[in-house]
Amino acid sequence: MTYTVAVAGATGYAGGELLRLLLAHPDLEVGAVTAATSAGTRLGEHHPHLPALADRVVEPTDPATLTGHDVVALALPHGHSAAVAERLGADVLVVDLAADHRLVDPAAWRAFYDGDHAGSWPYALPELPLAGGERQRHRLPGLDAGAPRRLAVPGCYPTAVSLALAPGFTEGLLEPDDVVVVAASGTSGAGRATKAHLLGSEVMGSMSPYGVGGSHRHTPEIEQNLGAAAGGTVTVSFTPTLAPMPRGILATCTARVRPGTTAAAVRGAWEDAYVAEPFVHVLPEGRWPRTADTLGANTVHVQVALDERAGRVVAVAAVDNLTKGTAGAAVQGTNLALGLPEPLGLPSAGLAP
Ligand SMILES: NC(=O)C1=CN([C@@H]2O[C@H](COP(=O)(O)OP(=O)(O)OC[C@H]3O[C@@H](n4cnc5c(N)ncnc54)[C@H](OP(=O)(O)O)[C@@H]3O)[C@@H](O)[C@H]2O)C=CC1
Ligand SMILES: CC(=O)N[C@@H](CCC(=O)OP(=O)(O)O)C(=O)O
Repeated sequence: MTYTVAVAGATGYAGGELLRLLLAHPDLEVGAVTAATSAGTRLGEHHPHLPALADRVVEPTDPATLTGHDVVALALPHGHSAAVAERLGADVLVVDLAADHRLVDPAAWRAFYDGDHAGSWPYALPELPLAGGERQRHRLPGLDAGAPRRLAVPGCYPTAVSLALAPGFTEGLLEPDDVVVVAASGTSGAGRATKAHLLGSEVMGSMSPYGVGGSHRHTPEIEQNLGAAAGGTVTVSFTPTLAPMPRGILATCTARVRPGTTAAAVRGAWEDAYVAEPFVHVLPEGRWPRTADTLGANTVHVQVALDERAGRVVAVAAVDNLTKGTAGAAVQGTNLALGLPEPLGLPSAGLAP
């Protein structure tokens, strides 16, 4: 059976990556493609790398255009998803690539975002290990009658950081109050709209931090995920940095270990957590993740070491912010919600060098 997917925000980076993945998927096909100011233009103007869709006309993002599809993917700026979703039937699978429905705690939303909290939807990070031995995939909707037909796609940094550190929390190896993360992102993470700090002359050949001092909006999402892994509260100091590359995230995450934690216990925890996961690869000992190895792939590359002198675990994860960090996760969650094999149609080979 083939399912049709409407893509709202189709002219943006996340929408474009989703369209690329849909073109390669055997059971999903591209339906309406919509945007705002770009309505009436052809998709080829925005995504020349997708010639199969070049003549598609971009439509306005309204209920009339979006209804009649099995799946509606919302790759819109934050704050728009709820209003669109509430005008779609409860039977339509709505997949939100924006942040609007990721946070469970309204107070956390209010502390980091503008506008009202739109409520939380099932969180599409299937591989996330949880306290008690479950995985997040067990909490995602399937085809059961009455299951919610709504999915929240994780943020790109939270995908990398949460998968990098979660095994240490489910296994009780890490202290919950001493976690420090510094992550570098390619510029496509900021979207396509022109922003002064993203001008080529300011980004090329330079790296810079932003959202410093615990102010980045992915902090509560990371803490929510690691808290679910730990079965309690986890506090994270998170600093993002902007790297002179178009895509990719490298997250370097350190956490203080509990007394008595050995290097063998650390290695075993991480390997056991992901040995059966098709998209999360714990690299062989001594090899460290590189963003290039994950580009265009729905993969996360992870490595971990115990810094015995400092008493800290160092876990590093690489992802493509647009693939596993956004559009790939949307497809993976859609597969689960439609009862398709979870990895169906998703690339696991990167583009290096
Ligand atoms: N870039 C990334 O790495 C990631 C992005 N995301 C999320 O995905 C969403 C899209 O991000 P991204 O693709 O980077 O952003 P872009 O700025 O590249 O694209 C935004 C898209 O939304 C459309 N749009 C803007 N305003 C409206 C509106 N009011 N109604 C309908 N459509 C509108 C734009 O259309 P138009 O051409 O007409 O302006 C464009 O298609 C965001 O919520 C972002 O947080 C999530 C994880 C990672
Ligand atoms: C480099 C860069 O600017 N990255 C974005 C995060 C990527 C993203 O879009 O995440 P959301 O889905 O949560 O918005 C940022 O730091 O805001």
